[in-house]
Amino acid sequence: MLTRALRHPRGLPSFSRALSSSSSQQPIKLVEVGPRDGLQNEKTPLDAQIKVELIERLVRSGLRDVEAGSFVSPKWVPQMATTPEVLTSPTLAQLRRDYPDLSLPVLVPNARGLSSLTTLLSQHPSDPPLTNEIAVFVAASEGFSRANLNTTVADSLASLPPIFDSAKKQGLRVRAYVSVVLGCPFDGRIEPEKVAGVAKELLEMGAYEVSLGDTIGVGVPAGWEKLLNECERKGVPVSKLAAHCHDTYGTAISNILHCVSLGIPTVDTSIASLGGCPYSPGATGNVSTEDVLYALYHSGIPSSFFPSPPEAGEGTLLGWNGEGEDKERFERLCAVGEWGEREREEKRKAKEAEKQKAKL
Ligand SMILES: CC(C)(COP(=O)([O-])OP(=O)([O-])OC[C@H]1O[C@@H](n2cnc3c(N)ncnc32)[C@H](O)[C@@H]1OP(=O)([O-])[O-])[C@@H](O)C(=O)NCCC(=O)NCCSC(=O)C[C@@](C)(O)CC(=O)[O-]
Repeated sequence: MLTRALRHPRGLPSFSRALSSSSSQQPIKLVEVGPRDGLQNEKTPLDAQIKVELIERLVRSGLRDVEAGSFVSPKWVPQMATTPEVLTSPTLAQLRRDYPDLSLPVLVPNARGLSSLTTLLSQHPSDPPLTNEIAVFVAASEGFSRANLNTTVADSLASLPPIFDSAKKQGLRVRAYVSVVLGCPFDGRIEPEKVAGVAKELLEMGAYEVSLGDTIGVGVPAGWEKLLNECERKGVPVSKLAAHCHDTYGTAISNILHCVSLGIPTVDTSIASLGGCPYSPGATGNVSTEDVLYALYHSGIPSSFFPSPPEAGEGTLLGWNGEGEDKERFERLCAVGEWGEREREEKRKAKEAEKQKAKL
């Protein structure tokens, strides 16, 4: 696989480059999707206050790109119905003031979603604004498009230009997702040409980045490489792509390291591996933020969380080699995941107790 990467005729960056020169490499940007992609899948929707606390803990632990929610139909995804409450909370206002480089993107599936966000922004004018970024999402397969957005891929793409225009006028950056890029629970194998074509359209509409979602976690490094090669061939630069990996078969970390070696500058992760997809039967959690950071750090690859990792193989995150500041930061982040797990468990138990009481 490595030799194929090195030999690639279009000249994708080599595996050895990413792993050998941490000082010359741009830090990999991490996009934390736990509070959105993670919590949209909770059986018991969490209160806005817990989501706000999760976001606060993530940001204060050092993450700067944290998806805060979705303006989707509450009939389809009730777990995201509190997004306006989350965005307008005083805690998030304080975070935006404390961290001017903070980005809190929200998902917008259609014009109705953007219009709800626009209304919220006008009702709560602030500097910095409630959010500076939206994310739109399209599928690479008809089956998933129907299940997730109740429309075809073509119609879903055709609905987006006015959303891009309106977002631009409001000063909102637009990120785009393409789902099921390596396999669909309904349609099976997905041709890389199809994914590359959808990604190209999204970039041409004005997306600053396209996140490729292995929604059901079936990808392996060779599949990702084929997909990225096809993107380059179609004029979609790898430098404009992000990797969004689920970990159904335990291949997410190797996929991410390989994508990074091939020049992908952004990786989506989810604290404590929260997540899945409500319209993707069989999908397990997203790749965990903690695991990705561990792997990047110990491979000597700089990230937005650890801009100056040690040489590959020389890490100290687990403390066998000293008590560095990096270790403390990593432990603080892991503690956020543990806290989140406890909160969710307590919430589940409380709901269960309520149900039992109602039965008596
Ligand atoms: C797009 C729709 C709404 C179409 O759903 P629809 O049923 O075709 O839409 P509709 O226009 O017929 O409206 C249905 C109802 O929803 C309302 N509605 C309609 N739009 C909105 C809105 N924006 N906000 C609030 N309400 C809305 C609308 O007003 C109506 O309410 P009613 O009149 O029946 O009372 C629906 O399919 C939907 O919400 N889908 C979102 C599903 C979703 O959020 N999936 C998870 C996110 S994607 C993901 O996780 C993958 C990703 C990004 O992480 C990457 C990866 O791993 O692949």
